Amino acid sequence: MCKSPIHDFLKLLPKCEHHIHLEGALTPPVLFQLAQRNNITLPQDDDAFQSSEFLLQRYQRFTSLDDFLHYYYIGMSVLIHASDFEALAWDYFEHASADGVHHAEVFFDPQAHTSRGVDYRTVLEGFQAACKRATQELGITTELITCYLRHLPVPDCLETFHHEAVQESYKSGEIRGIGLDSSELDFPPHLFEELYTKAKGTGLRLTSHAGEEGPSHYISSALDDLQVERIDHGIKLAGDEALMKRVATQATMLTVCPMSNVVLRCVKEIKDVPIRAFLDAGVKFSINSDDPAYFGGYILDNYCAVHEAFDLSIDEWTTIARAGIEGSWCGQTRKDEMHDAVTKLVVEWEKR
Ligand SMILES: Nc1ncnc2[nH]cnc12
Ligand SMILES: [Zn+2]
Repeated sequence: MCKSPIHDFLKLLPKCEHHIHLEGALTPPVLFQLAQRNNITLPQDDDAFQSSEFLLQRYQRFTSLDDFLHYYYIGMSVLIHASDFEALAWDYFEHASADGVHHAEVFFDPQAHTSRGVDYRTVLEGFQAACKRATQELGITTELITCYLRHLPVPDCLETFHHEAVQESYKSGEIRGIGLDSSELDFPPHLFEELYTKAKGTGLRLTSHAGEEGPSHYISSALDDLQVERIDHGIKLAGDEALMKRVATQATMLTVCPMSNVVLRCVKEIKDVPIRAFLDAGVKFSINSDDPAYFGGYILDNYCAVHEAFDLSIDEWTTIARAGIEGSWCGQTRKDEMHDAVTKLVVEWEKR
């Protein structure tokens, strides 16, 4: 937890979270509980699955994105019933609410469930129930984003996209947009051009993971070939001055995940996440948790880690919060409400 006096301000600051994989909110205790309840056998040949404590310790030794993904896909194999998906998402929303999240745009991976024989509708029903409760009981507005798994063949992604229930959820507006996640280096964005063209034609909003482990030209490929309006992670942008200028000029928002970047060894420490470079270049970004149960922190932990590393001013934090509001895929009325809440907090903070 953050020790700085600004902690109270950061907690109260109205936040938008744009980069959280709901499957990444599965904590080891819940994982073991659901494995038992749903009769799922976890790997016997990996000592990490002996207990919650062992698993948590293993999470602290991830060596790369792929090393993490191995555990992430095994973990989600315990999710079977709509009630499992609902409980998982609700656990996340409770943390988000405690951390001052006002609006959350949450990812999930349909192919990771349908490939195990779990119906898309079951997954959606559970997540939607939690979203509805989050709005009614916590005042958090939400949007759902289906992510496609880039390590799977493109035809598999297209088949999922065209699946009747998936199409229904796109056309009804139950799903706001699509993303692209999973193993990055061997699967450049341009491979998914057809998928993104079709998604755009369906009226979906578009984002993609790019420049997490992959080089900066994956970011330009996501912008040019996939026509995305946001980039998830995007930290490799900092090594490319010209592209950084372009991203700043066209106001593409990056959804940065500092603790994730350290745990997955994309950077050595939080200080190496290019927060200062982005602020100086006028690049818009939000700060997010990515997979909080795996990376040791929810959104406020990420805000605090950034503050400790960069000692940002109230003005800079306000700029970050407002960029997150503007980069959200909610309506203008909701954006105005959140901007007003930021203004009110800053006025009260200055009077204290
Ligand atoms: N950080 C990440 N990068 C790519 N795919 C993911 N799926 C879940 N977390 C991810
Ligand atoms: Zn991610």
